[in-house]
Amino acid sequence: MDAYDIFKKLTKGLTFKHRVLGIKNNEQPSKSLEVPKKEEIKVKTEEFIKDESDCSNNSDISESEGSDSENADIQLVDGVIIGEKKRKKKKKEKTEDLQKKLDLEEQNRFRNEHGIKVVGRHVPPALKQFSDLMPLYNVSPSLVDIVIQCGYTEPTPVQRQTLPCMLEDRQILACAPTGSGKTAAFLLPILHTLGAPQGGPRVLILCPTRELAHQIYREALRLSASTELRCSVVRNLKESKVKEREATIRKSDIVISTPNRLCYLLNQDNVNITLDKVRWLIIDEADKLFEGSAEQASDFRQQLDQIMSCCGSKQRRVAMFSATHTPAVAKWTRHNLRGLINITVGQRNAATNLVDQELLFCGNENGKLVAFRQLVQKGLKPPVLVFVQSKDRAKQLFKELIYDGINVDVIHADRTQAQRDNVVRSFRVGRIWILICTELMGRGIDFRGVNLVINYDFPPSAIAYIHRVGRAGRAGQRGRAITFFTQDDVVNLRSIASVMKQSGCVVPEYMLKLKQDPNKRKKLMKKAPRRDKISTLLEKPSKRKLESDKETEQTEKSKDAVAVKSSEASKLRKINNVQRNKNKTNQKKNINKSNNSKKRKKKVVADKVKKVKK
Ligand SMILES: Nc1ncnc2c1ncn2[C@@H]1O[C@H](COP(=O)(O)OP(=O)(O)OP(=O)(O)O)[C@@H](O)[C@H]1O
Repeated sequence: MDAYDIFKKLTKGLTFKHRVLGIKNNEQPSKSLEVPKKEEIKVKTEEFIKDESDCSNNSDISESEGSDSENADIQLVDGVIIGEKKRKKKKKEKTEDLQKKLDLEEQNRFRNEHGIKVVGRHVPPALKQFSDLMPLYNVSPSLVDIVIQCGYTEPTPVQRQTLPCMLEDRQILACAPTGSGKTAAFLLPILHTLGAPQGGPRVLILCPTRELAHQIYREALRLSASTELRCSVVRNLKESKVKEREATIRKSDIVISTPNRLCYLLNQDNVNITLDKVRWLIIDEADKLFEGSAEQASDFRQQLDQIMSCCGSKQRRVAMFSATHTPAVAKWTRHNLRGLINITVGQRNAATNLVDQELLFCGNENGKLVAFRQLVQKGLKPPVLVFVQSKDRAKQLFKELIYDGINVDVIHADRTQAQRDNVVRSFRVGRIWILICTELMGRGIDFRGVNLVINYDFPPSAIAYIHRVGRAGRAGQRGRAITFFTQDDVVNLRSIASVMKQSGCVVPEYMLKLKQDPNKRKKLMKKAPRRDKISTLLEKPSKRKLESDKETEQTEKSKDAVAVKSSEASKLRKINNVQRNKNKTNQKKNINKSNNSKKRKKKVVADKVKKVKK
């Protein structure tokens, strides 16, 4: 059988259309197959094979041009066209690709509109509405309702991107301005993921302070109101309470803690807490936990290592959040989190643009107090937060202002837990108008409607500044921040002026050109500068001081008495000595006198004896 016979057999019953065998479009296709001559068929078969291979190699080009692909069509007698299926599939793929590209462009445009930047593979599209969570991620309507009831009408930028990522089980490092709703951004996806309560922690949330842990707890309670999920904070760990805490944690679905407290609890011999069900480990204010000297940071890393090793589940995911970004966190996430997505909202390490920021030169410490009193006289709109660099200075400023009749209170690490809770509560409800605080309150704390932040003491770094001023201007509301500075603060002035400029505030040009001494700045980061005591009052002595003064007075008196006595004694001693010396000289004189008289007597006797002899 030669090629002609094979061709005949293969094409039996087929009708060739268009130009497959050299028939042009405008030519009438033959109704019945006219068998061409042997040589003609050989050449035309080769052409057909060539056409087909061309078609498969350049599918995109042939499809877009149209006519070439049509060359590959072979219509069976009953109307089925061989190759059309493939072409349709390719066309579908092509339109899908095009749609994907358009979608991607649209997503990027949407992200740009909201200042969202993402880095990572296959990043899910940003969320447009909270209600989209139901069809896209099967989030329960009751959870979405709660969100709306909280007054969250539309997602904030960080929520738009974080929610889809976490709902698709992706590990993230999210950096978004202060007060932009990061708490809800991680709570909502975990509440959805947890579903029904099971007991045994499945979500761990770590944050740097106890106050912040309580705040997250309150927000978690609010958002989980429609669920049966249990949430707890690792509280004060008195020895007597350890077992109680253990039991609470075992029953909880969500556990919130500072890393210290959690590790302390995990290291107790008589405590048995298993974290192997943990699905999500959330680290809030991540850069704060990684901050500080090498030892401090490594302390946290060791704790983190311990906690992560206890969370043995293969499905465990990590999500980190902060308003500021540091290389230490970025490095750690790069090395430890697979498939990471970096989400940044707005400019990195910039203060929120909702706060109008000012710098005020006060000359010296006294100048600061004068400036503060002038601000009060002009009229402050409470609530106001005042930051100082240490608890001692917080106490000093409180003492000053309390006599001015201002509705003021103070919070620092020396106050008891109950006092701290009480102060926070009073400030939240408006019983306290001005709250003096230390760096303790600098991060994460959300006091709604803080109108003014006063940096009474200059912040130790630009990062601390960003977080402090971020206590105002939250959840879309505007605020104001005033930063006092003296000659001693010039070291850090440029970096803070730059942050202010970046967020659109006016700063004098010379400040941006100041020379910076990196050694001095490092020193300041480690230790706050020495400042004169905050005081213009003649100190009103306290009862305790009065008592101690009395005591010292008495001891002084007795000392005086002793001193008097001793001086009298010394006088007496002196008199005695003088007397004794006098006596001695008298005695000597007397002795001399008697000796002389004896001598004289002897001479008289000798003279008499001489006379008698004569
Ligand atoms: N979608 C939303 N719409 C309106 N308000 C919101 C929304 N999400 C959160 N909030 C509110 O915004 C405020 C700030 O939220 P949150 O404390 O989570 O900010 P944050 O980004 O964690 O700030 P920080 O960096 O200072 O810790 C809260 O009072 C919260 O109730």
